Amino acid sequence: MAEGTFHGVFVYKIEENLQLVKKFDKPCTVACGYDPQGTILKITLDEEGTKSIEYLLTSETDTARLGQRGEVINTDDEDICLRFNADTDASRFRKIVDKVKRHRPKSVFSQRTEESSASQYFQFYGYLSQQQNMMQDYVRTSTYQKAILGNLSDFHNKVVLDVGAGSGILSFFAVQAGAAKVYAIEASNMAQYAQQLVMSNNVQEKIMVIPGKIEEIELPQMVDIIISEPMGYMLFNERMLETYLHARKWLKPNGKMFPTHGDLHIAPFSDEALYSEQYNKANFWYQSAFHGVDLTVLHKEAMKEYFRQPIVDTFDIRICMAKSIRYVCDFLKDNESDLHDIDIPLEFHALQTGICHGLAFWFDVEFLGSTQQVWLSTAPTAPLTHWYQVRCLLHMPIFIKQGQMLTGRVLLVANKRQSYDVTIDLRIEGTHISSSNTLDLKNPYFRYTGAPVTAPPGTNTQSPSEAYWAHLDAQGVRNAVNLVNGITVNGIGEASMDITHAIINQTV
Ligand SMILES: C[S@@+](CC[C@H](N)C(=O)[O-])C[C@H]1O[C@@H](n2cnc3c(N)ncnc32)[C@H](O)[C@@H]1O
Repeated sequence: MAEGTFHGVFVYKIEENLQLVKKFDKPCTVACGYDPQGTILKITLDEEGTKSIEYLLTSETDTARLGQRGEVINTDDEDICLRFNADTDASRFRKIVDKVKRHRPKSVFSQRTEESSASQYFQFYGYLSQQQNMMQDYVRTSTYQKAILGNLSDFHNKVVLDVGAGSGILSFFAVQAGAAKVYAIEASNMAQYAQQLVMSNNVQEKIMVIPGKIEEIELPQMVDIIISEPMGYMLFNERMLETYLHARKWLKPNGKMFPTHGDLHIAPFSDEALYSEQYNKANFWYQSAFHGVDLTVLHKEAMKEYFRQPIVDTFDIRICMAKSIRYVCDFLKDNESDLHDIDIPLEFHALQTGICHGLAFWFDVEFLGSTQQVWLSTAPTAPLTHWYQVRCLLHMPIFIKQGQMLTGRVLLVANKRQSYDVTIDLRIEGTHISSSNTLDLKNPYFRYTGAPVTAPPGTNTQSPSEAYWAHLDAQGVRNAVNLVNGITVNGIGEASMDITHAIINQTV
């Protein structure tokens, strides 16, 4: 995957007095390989082969030609000079440098993304453990496989584009479904591992891994179907849906998108425990004598900080005070710019009276195949996924009565940190009561502990104690069928007089 390898290169350090001092006594091999930010220069001592140093060359790196065979590079740590073995090597190397620099005219991706955010983001996805985390979300991975294998005619002998291929798992599913060719595009260094999987699974004739960003790479041909898993928390986090929509420039007319659309669900919820938890955390700063120090001046800021965090965890759907509103993103029709400012009008009819603490969000995506439609759901009523659900709290909760209408809007404004500023705005129709909050989706609070979800307080309509004993009594009656005149009969028809044991078995 290296873009070029050069042998017999002498590496010099440039001293303060501009003198060149050999960094290594012996010649080295310089390998230029793909990096999400440009090119990685790996310098290895020819003879030892093991000792190596790496420098990152980006479009921002300063370089200069020195004579016929020399190239000066201003790395983060030091200035170095490479002296190539031959003129042809030097010019080949300069072409690679030029290519990296030419990326300066910004791609759609780099225009909308801060460099620090992108580098952190692709570093994250470069870890096998992070890819594993997604792969091991069996609801997610199995649903994708089912959607692909359940629609063979959409893949058989077709050309497929896998946007953000990661480990390449979806590309492998496409091959399982009979794809003729799959282009697996991955911007993080995971591309190298995906390539290893392709080779070791002997599908190099079918899957071509292309390292790079979809916004910056070229494909040899148009494709019949695009597959991708671009969903983040609250569907839109990471702004990868824009990358997915951007990829449509490679889709043939009437081509398919898998998934085909995404539905964001929004519902008002009541959860006093969650609200108090956040409120009380901020109250730490309300102390006037913490180890003798008055912290109170920061209390307001602390409160803002905690309430700016969307909460990622799961809950019982009965905390929702009204039927959810659905906002649809059509992956076949919507444009990238549609996702820059997403304005969702709200109109809820309260199904219960109580205190509304904010809005709950989850999403579903649908694979609209020629044979089957398959849904992947992250609803609180569906098996839990690694997306959980997300809740945005109001600073000031509002009291709402059953039958009242709750209106307002959710405004998602994309930012350069690959995320959104989320404003929630709620008002009770016919009153002056309203409340709003703005949250930072990039910095959520992971509240999920693994503890099972409990029913919200106040949902018991009969005595739970009586219900428990009634259930046990009913079970006792069933067990008693095997207990005739104090003799228990086991499954193979042998009688036993061990009554104590039978009774213990009944009550455990
Ligand atoms: C959520 S992961 C999905 C990985 C894999 N498709 C799967 O389903 O397991 C998204 C992947 O897309 C890659 N990615 C994100 N933005 C990209 C872009 N603009 N171009 C290419 N790859 C991108 C990330 O590095 C990451 O590996």
